Amino acid sequence: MRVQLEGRQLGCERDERWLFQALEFSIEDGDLCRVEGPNGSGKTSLIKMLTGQLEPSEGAVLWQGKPLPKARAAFHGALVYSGHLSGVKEALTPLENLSWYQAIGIDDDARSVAACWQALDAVGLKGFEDIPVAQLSAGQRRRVGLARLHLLNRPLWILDEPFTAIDREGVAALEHLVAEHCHKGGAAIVTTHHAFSSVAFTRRIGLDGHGGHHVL
Ligand SMILES: Nc1ncnc2c1ncn2[C@@H]1O[C@H](COP(=O)(O)OP(=O)(O)OP(=O)(O)O)[C@@H](O)[C@H]1O
Repeated sequence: MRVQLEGRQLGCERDERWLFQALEFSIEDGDLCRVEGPNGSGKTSLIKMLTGQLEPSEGAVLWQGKPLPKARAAFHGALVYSGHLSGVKEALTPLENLSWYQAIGIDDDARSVAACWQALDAVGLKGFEDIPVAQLSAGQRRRVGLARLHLLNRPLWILDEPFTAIDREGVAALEHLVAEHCHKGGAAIVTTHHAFSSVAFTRRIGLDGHGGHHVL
């Protein structure tokens, strides 16, 4: 499936204040896009619009040329979204969480316990698979959510502050994973205050927090 996500004249108004207006961009196969800007500038609000959780105040988000509300099923079948909250069920163990991700990802091929184990291993959680997530550390919880990147075969990754609570080795591994994904033809949109050490972004969306923006 090809990635083709566009923002057309996107605007976001919060509390009678425009965070951004007339934002235009397009994300395609191979793109690695960074959304940047100071605290409160609207990065998460933009991500929520791009993932269909927040209606644009103005303009539209298009998936493969169709407005998001009309393309919702196809879009969600192409997406791994990792938000501020980890998307992890605290009462379940890591292994159960991964089985649950597989169960709700109805279009994915790789539905096996072996795939879950591989994903757990890839995020360094082997040995913790049977411990309820509520008893894991903040970084380990985050890693359970990030295991979806290994488990689900989706072309578009939208990651809101994915490095929060992740240790140095984990950050390097995640940077590498995201770069590889894009190199192989996937696409990723990442909000982060963290500077990728070794990765070139192909797109940048900068929000200034005063209604202005730049797109590179
Ligand atoms: N549900 C909401 N209702 C009303 N205003 C909101 C809501 N969520 C966020 N805002 C406001 O929108 C502005 C932008 O918030 P947002 O979370 O998009 O910023 P951000 O750039 O992601 O910030 P940070 O870097 O701190 O995560 C903030 O001033 C915030 O108060």
